[in-house]
Amino acid sequence: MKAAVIVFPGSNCDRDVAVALEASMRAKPLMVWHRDTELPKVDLVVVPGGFSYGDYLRCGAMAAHSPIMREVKARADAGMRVLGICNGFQILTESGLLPGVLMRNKDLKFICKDVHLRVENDRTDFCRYYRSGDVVRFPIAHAEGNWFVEPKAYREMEDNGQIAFRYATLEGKVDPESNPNGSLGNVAGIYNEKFNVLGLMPHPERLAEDLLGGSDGRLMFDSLVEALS
Ligand SMILES: NC(=O)CC[C@H](N)C(=O)O
Repeated sequence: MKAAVIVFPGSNCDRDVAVALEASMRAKPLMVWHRDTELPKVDLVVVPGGFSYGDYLRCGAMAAHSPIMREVKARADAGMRVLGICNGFQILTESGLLPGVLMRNKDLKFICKDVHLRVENDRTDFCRYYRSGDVVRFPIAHAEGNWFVEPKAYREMEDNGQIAFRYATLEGKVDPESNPNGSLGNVAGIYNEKFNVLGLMPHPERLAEDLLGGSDGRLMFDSLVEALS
């Protein structure tokens, strides 16, 4: 598998995700600057977390107009896999690659903590090493993770299996107390209709090896390597 990580001014998880990818791929991903207009031939693009353009206007709104995003969109439309983590998820919704919007957290505070997520669909290239219903622990660190989409679109997404992860208890119960940011249906991550684009607020790369305190995130990168090699 060949992978690229897009770097925007203000990205701060680009290196972390590159380390996690390298551990699974046994090769370094390419680091691609946001001003580049050509994307090398890769199987996966990661749009990493951080504070692109200082979160001015809205998180991800300015990065969505970076030159490289035109290429990312064109290649995603042709089936390339795209993974957007946190600010990356925000950039993908702002780019129209994923449905819905990410608004300010319900309590208007930046939240940084570990959360439990229930895996909702394991039949994808991103999650084949998880099982639907598994509960995993990933960290979150965001101010705008409150995902929303119109009710009709939400019902269609649920029917299609486009919900990837929901905030849940350790036992896998999806209840309001487990929801850190007010997102519709406790949604923490979603797929596009073709399942080649995943965006999620939690950070798999931050718990991707035991030295970091947990390795639940590693299976996402291993899944991708298995699917795309
Ligand atoms: N860790 C991140 O990527 C943070 C995303 C964005 N800056 C927010 O606060 O919501």
